[in-house]
Amino acid sequence: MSHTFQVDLRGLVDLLSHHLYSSPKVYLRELLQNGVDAITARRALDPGAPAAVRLLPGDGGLRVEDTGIGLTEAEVHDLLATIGRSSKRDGLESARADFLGQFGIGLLACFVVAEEIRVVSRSARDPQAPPVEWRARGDGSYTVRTLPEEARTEPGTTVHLAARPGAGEWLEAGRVAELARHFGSLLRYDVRVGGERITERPVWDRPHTGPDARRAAFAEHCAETFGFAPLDAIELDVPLAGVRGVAYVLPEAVSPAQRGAHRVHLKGMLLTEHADGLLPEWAFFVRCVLDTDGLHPTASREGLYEDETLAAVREALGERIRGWLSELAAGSPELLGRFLSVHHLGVKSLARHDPEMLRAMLPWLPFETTDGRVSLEEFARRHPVVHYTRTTEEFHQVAAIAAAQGIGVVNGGYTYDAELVELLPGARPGTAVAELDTDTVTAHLDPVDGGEELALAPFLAAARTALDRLDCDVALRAYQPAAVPALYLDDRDARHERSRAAAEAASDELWAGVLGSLRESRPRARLVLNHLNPLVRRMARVDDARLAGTAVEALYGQALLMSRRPLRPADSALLNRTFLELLDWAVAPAPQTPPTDRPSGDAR
Ligand SMILES: Nc1ncnc2c1ncn2[C@@H]1O[C@H](COP(=O)(O)OP(=O)(O)OP(=O)(O)O)[C@@H](O)[C@H]1O
Repeated sequence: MSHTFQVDLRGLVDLLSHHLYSSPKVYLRELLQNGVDAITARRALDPGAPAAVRLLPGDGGLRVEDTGIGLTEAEVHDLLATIGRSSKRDGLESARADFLGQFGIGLLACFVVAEEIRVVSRSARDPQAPPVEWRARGDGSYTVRTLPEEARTEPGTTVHLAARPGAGEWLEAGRVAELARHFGSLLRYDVRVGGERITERPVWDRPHTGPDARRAAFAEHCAETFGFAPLDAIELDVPLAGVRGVAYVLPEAVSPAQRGAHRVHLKGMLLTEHADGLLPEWAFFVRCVLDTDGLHPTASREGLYEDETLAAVREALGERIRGWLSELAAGSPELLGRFLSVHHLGVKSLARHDPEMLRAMLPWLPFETTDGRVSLEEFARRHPVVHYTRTTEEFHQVAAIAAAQGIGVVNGGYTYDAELVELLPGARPGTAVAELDTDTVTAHLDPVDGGEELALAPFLAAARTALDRLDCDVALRAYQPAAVPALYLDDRDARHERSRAAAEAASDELWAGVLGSLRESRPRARLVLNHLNPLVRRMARVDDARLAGTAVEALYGQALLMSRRPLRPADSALLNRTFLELLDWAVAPAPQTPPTDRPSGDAR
């Protein structure tokens, strides 16, 4: 024997209100939607039929009247009283696409706020059919009866809601007007709360006296909708999915991980304020408001259904925003400059995957370089080879020295920057790009005269002994700026080892010898003492081998600090020890005083 499922309406309403809908306020959206769909259905039969929805709050309840298609008694039983039944799924796909509803559960949302729903309706399809009344209660019971002719003379439907205990606030006049405006301001029919019209033309459809007035109208709309003054407004129009709208460019940077909170209307009805997946991920610098005929809602009607249409719209909107950027690059450098100063990270992430974009944006993208913050194009014009470092530490380690030797360096340590610089030759033919290694820097430093270096041999030997256990070699060169006493170059990995060999081949005999000596051993860090630095020169004349050793260790520590590398525990200990030792030397009594008078507790 077969049975029919029984539905516990109270349980179903609880399920909807707690798990499908985000708030009781959606009841109003469902009512508006039913009114609008009913008018659409009637107008398909009679294009000249009136099109109005009236919301009339009062007496602890709400009345919603529409001039739509109405229902006969049989339809009331079939459609209103059968959960999951919808008239909007019948017929052709194209006709279905005209409606907002489709699931046949919308009316249930009213039970979240109402104890009783009373519907009085008269069919436009069957003018002979009398008005009909349907009364339904939250416990699942309902009654249907026909009414006398004069109970409703015109086609259409009126829905009466009587508030549930505790839910009265949702039906109050102020709240109803606020919700109607929130959900329905862009609906295409005349919707009023009391006598007040709440529907308006979308800002992008309004006529304006000129471009300036249009811009001002968009700025005002953005301030009202999102609460910020946009850098610019990008008009959106994708006929394929009936999308019209506007993307507002944020005046402040946002994290690329932060997804956009876009407002999407479906045939005028607000679907969501947090649409996800509407734009490509890189377009995180805009917030959109748009209305669409062609995108599909999820059953909760609070999000977009991820399908091919959404994918196509996403691509088309991305294309439009990309076009806006190209237009700026071509014609509005001042605005582009302002835009990039805020959103360069976003544009850089976009340009990485998009050579066309890279070419368009290249003259404008700012990078940190040894010439200051300049665009890559400007930098490439000034320097025959665009050198870059892969990390910010490397940049800080060599920037000042490299700049003084005339080597231009881009800091590739920031997000995407190294990758972008590597793409430069593709976007700007003829540009030479090379990763900066420590040997390129050393190869640019002048060697010290052979005789002078020989004279300093004892000092250099003491220095090498002092730093040997730190896996660091010592070299002497003459370089600018003279104020820098020593340069710490980390030569640890194989990449450096390869370029070392090249530098060795190109350098003079003495330096080639130093470099060559490194070849056999594992690559080591190197402290390059600056022979132009007065302190280094004075140190080289110190007779006391121990003091000379401590001084070199201190220089090593200082150069390490300048390179902004993280200090190993051994390095911190060395800094601490050398500081105290030098302090001790500095405050030591004059040489004629006997050593026993020295302060006690010294670290030596
Ligand atoms: N104001 C109205 N005028 C005429 N018919 C209506 C009205 N309200 C509801 N109906 C009929 O009742 C059916 C069920 O309505 P309900 O709101 O539950 O679902 P729906 O609008 O079809 O779909 P959804 O669950 O997606 O909103 C509708 O398909 C429609 O035929």
